This record gives sequence, C-alpha cells and structure tokens, in this order.
Amino acid sequence: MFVLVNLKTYPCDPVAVAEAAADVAADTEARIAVAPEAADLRAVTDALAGSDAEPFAQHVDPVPPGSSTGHALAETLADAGAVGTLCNHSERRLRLDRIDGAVDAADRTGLETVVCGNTPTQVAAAAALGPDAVAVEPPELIGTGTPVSAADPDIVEDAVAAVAAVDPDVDVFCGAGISTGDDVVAARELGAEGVLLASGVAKADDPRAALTDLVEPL
Ligand SMILES: O=C[C@H](O)COP(=O)(O)O
Repeated sequence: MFVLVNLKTYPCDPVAVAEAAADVAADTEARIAVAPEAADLRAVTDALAGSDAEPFAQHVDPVPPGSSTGHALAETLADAGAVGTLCNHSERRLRLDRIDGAVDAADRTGLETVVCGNTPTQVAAAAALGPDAVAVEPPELIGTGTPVSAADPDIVEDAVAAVAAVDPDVDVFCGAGISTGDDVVAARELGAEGVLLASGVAKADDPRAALTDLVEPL
C-alpha cells in the first residue's frame, strides 16, 4: 500500500513530519510519501534523504520553463527533490486540458503523477490521461475524520472498476477521512492500492504515532 500524506497548508512542522515518516518507513513494507507546501519541499527532501520515505509535490502546472509567473514548474519540483506530484486535488482543481498538460509536464521531468477526482467517473476520465495513479476523494468527507472506506465504500469499489476498464495499469488510491490503520486495511480490501490523507497526520498531536498506526496492520 502507498500512504501519501498531504500536509496541505496545515500549520504543522513539515520537517518533523518528514523525520517521523523516515523513521516509520524503515519498519514497514508500505510506501510512504510526504507532500508539503512547495516552499517546504527542499527541506522535506533533505529530511527524507537516505530514507525509504519520499517527497511529493501537492500540485504541478502545465507550463514550460520561462514566462510562467506564479506557477509550479515540474522541473523546479523535481530539482527540489520531488519524486511525484498530486494534480487536480479537490482544493486545487484544474480544467481537463490543464490536467492533461500537467501530466505531460510531470512526465517530462520523470515525476510520478497522482490525479485526484471526486467520483469514479472523474477518476476514470483522469485515468485516460495516462497518470501513474488516480485518487478518488468525496469532498464532503475531506477533513471530517469519517473514512471514505467506511462511509462510502461503493465509491472506492466503483472507482477501482471504472479505472480498470480504462487502463488497468493506473493505480487507484482513495482519500478523505483516512486516519487509522483499520481505515487503510479497509481501503485495501476495497481494491485501493494506496490512500491519500492529510488531517490524520498533519493535525495529530503526535504525527509519528499517527503514521505508525496507519501502517502497523499492513
Ligand atoms: O489530500 C488529502 C485529502 O484531501 C484527505 O484529507 P483528510 O485526510 O484530511 O480527510
């Protein structure tokens, strides 16, 4: 399972979370990644150096180097250490043509891509654009602590089936409200190959304990 921790803009210490992720990754078969704000990416990369945990970006724009003010350039993200990036997160939506271009930009620099969508139909459409993975997240459950795997298991199973029909090589993750190891196991049993989560770690009093709990049953 892939446990992808998006720190969003939560007021947590991204380096402390990364150090915890590095420690936890040493004792699990699960793949762990941390996606900080772009300005914190290099510090997180440094904190993860030599560990099995990986730095991810939260967003990439479909722009080339040059006259693109205020954008997240794939080359800069890769130079800062990112090995992959989210795209089209519910809190950072893109038009379809921009998602297509963002996946191309990530491919240009070797960044792995996880394209988000609200519904099975949306992630199936995203799968047609050739990302490495898609993540289905019902927005109404994001940040609630109510896991999608329990509140709306059909959305996960339907996303897995819909994406397999488009491109079986695209992995399917699920997110929203995932915060415990039981939630991750439930997601795996529904067919997901990873989870995308944020508040369960970023808002935890002890991020290390939260990460440990997430991967302990895997
Ligand atoms: O990127 C993460 C998702 O939006 C889920 O957020 P959450 O774990 O706080 O519900």
